[in-house]
Amino acid sequence: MARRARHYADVLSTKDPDYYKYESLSIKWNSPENYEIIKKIGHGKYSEVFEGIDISNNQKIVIKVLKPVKKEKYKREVKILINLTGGTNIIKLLNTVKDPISKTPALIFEYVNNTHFRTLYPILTDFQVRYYIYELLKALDYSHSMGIMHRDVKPQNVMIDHSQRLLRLIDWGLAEFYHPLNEYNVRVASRYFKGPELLVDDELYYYSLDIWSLGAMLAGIIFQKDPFFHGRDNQDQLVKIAKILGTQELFKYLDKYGLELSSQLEKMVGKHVVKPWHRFITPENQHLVSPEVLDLLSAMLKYDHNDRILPHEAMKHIYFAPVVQMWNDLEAGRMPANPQQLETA
Ligand SMILES: Brc1nc2nc[nH]c2c(Br)c1Br
Repeated sequence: MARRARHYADVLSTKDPDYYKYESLSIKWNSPENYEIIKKIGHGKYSEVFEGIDISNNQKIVIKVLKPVKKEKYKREVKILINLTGGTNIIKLLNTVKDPISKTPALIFEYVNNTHFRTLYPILTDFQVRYYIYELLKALDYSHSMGIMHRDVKPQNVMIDHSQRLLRLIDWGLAEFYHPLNEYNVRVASRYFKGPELLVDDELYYYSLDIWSLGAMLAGIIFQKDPFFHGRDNQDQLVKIAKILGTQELFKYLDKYGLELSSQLEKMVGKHVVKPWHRFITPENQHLVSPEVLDLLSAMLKYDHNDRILPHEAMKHIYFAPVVQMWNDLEAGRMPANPQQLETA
């Protein structure tokens, strides 16, 4: 059964081929002389990340030093960052530099004074969770509307400056252009945020993978369970999902697309009934849980990626009504109704 995105499926056909033919991108590497490293703030498989300063304007910046890999690897990331520049809540690429001696390439980004999610998430109010998830949906809707899927949505890739109520989606290193009916590598995303399509080797996935990852993130935040789906490995990751979403629904999804599990994985998955979301409410997290958020969560965490709610549909969900109300009030020059919204504005 031909399966293509329900939405934004044909974006790339409306673009000039240069937009997605990243192999032919020739990156102009500038001199790094304006940038000084202050301290290391992160590292990934393919990069080391530093807080730095642009001495030409005394601005803080972030320097992502790329480990020596095939240059094809980062041409895609740079092309995607350039294509998405100016997009709502998308991290801004400021410069691409190369050290003349070491020839080491580095990407220069706008700086975000990020509060680590393990520190921030436990202190967020119900309204603030709605506010930040809404901001993240803006970034996903923008990137999907530009024919790009992120493929690594997780708390570590969501920078939040809580004092400014500012959110940026970072690390587009696994992002890809969506070409209808393309088969994609299932070895993407980080284990706890991998959608079922990746875990059952369904290569015909697309944008809605990002909505699964966002749903897994949201579940972790509102139930204060980090991570929510805590698999020991990729096979166990599917087991953890099946224990909550049920195995009958899993096999309905597999049968619909003629997908099969290895007999080993089928045995590991076993048989499980659907677990209702309210089972995860505790005295500690009940202030973040509401019928609306459980309804939204069910719409995001569907096995069948064709059934998942779309970013712009999610933004219209009643869960975000207080956030939309705040923006409308601010735009109309009115003071937001309640103090919660005020302190976020
Ligand atoms: Br881009 C970028 N990557 C990071 N990795 C760790 N902290 C980071 C920040 Br802040 C930014 Br901005």
